[in-house]
Amino acid sequence: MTGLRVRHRRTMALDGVDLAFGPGVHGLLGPNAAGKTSLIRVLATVAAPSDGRVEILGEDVGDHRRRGRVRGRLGYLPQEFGYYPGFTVREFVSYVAWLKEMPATATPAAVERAVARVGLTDRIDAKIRTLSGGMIRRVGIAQAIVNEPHILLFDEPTAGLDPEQRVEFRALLRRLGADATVIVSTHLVEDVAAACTEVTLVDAGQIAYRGTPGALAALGGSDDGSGDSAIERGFMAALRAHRAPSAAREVSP
Ligand SMILES: Nc1ncnc2c1ncn2[C@@H]1O[C@H](COP(=O)(O)OP(=O)(O)OP(=O)(O)O)[C@@H](O)[C@H]1O
Repeated sequence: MTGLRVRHRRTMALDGVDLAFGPGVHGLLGPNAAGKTSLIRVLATVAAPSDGRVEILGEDVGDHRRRGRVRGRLGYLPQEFGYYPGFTVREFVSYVAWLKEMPATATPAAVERAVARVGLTDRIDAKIRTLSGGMIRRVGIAQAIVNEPHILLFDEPTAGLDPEQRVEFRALLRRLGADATVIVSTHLVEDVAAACTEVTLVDAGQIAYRGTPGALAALGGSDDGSGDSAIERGFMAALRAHRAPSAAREVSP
């Protein structure tokens, strides 16, 4: 994307962002209101930018026909994902497969595979309303991956997952990132440290930092009390540097 701007009424949520993502797992980190969701919604083609150009899988998504082609190769888990509580897991994930225009013959096996990957096979015929919050989140992940997408967008995917499920989800992210471009927005710096190949730090609608989790952690230096782990301290240091422009040049990768 080049020159991306997203404006919500008077708020400039993203202000002239240039970014490119390749295969791997990319963590989008940033404080509240930084612009992470606005960025993911543009990439998911559910929101149009106010300005700039976005190309996904070689298609300019400003053109609606090209946007349609991209959607079948994309998986998206929004922060608040809509589902039908009366559907079973199998029915709901099959419905999403149908929306993505997957071939009907391939759908049943793809649904079972996606549900197995999130560890819900034993609840596949349960109605979604009978599941816990963490399980519903995993249904959201299953619907995002059912079409084996080339681009996967997860907005706060680990919210509501218990620690064991988070560990499993990070392992799934690493497996998915071997073939696809996976972009994960999160507040949880540990998720980034454990699962991501690259971190993009967003602050006040701009890119404050890009680098590997290791390089971000190295920015933190010694324990100065600004975070509980090296990567948290690196996150704080990168934010401080971005907010104090003269210092930024010293720590940019
Ligand atoms: N529909 C909207 N109408 C008005 N302002 C909006 C709208 N959506 C987002 N904003 C504003 O745009 C800015 C960026 O919001 P965005 O949701 O992209 O941030 P975020 O980094 O995802 O935040 P969080 O971590 O809190 O989810 C915020 O100031 C927010 O208040």
